[in-house]
Amino acid sequence: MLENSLGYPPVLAAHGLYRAFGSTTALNGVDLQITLGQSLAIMGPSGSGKSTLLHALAGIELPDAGSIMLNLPGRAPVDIQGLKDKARTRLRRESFGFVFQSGLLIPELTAQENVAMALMINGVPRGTAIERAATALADLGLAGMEERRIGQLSGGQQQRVAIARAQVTGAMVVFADEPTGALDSTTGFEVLETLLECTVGAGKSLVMVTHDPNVAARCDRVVQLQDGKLISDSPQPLNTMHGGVQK
Ligand SMILES: Nc1ncnc2c1ncn2[C@@H]1O[C@H](COP(=O)(O)OP(=O)(O)OP(=O)(O)O)[C@@H](O)[C@H]1O
Repeated sequence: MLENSLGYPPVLAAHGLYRAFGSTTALNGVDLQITLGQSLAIMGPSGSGKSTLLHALAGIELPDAGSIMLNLPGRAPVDIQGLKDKARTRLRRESFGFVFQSGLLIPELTAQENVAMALMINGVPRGTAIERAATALADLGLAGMEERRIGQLSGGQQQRVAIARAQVTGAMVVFADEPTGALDSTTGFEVLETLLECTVGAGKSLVMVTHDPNVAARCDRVVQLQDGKLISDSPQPLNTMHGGVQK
């Protein structure tokens, strides 16, 4: 396993990912390594395989071929591809957070219950989970909105709830798919800053699919996909410290 300059193996290391849907090749031999504490933007034209790659890295949908190793500090390396469904689901709940464009919050539940749910499915008792959820929401500027249902929140507030849910479990890798795609540019920028602060700002990794070059420009590194292949991989040196590049 390759190591970074600090001697740590990459938190995620994907090798030779291949995924086809019928005659469509969505991933065609992707190798990608992600460092802990790094923000990575995945870009590329529509249909180039971005979501398929994100889902494979997160263990949501397995590739047809290739391997994905997860190396969390203090834990034994895990071959995600080799896990049975139940173990993979558990790994996702415990080790990964998700902030998607829409849809992952449960509309029937309040903001607080949505965040607490992430803890409760990991075995945290309800009372403690609700308390921790309230703190996480307050940290993201949502104090006083705990009892609102999702539909009673603005798009930006909903994304903050999603960020609170992704970070409350302490997951070290957060996956985001167009997290600001449904927001106006000002709200989107604020949500992006919050997301970066809660992830790379806390030593976690952020892996984000985006079409927006301004969003990608805020990440430490940008990879481009085309026809299921990685065609470029650009570290953004000015951005290696969180908060490096301005809008
Ligand atoms: N479940 C599926 N069944 C059939 N084809 C699929 C499925 N999922 C993805 N594809 C196809 O695989 C290719 C890659 O899809 P993917 O969603 O990964 O692209 P993308 O780069 O995320 O696109 P977009 O930017 O439009 O969201 C596309 O041609 C898509 O139609």
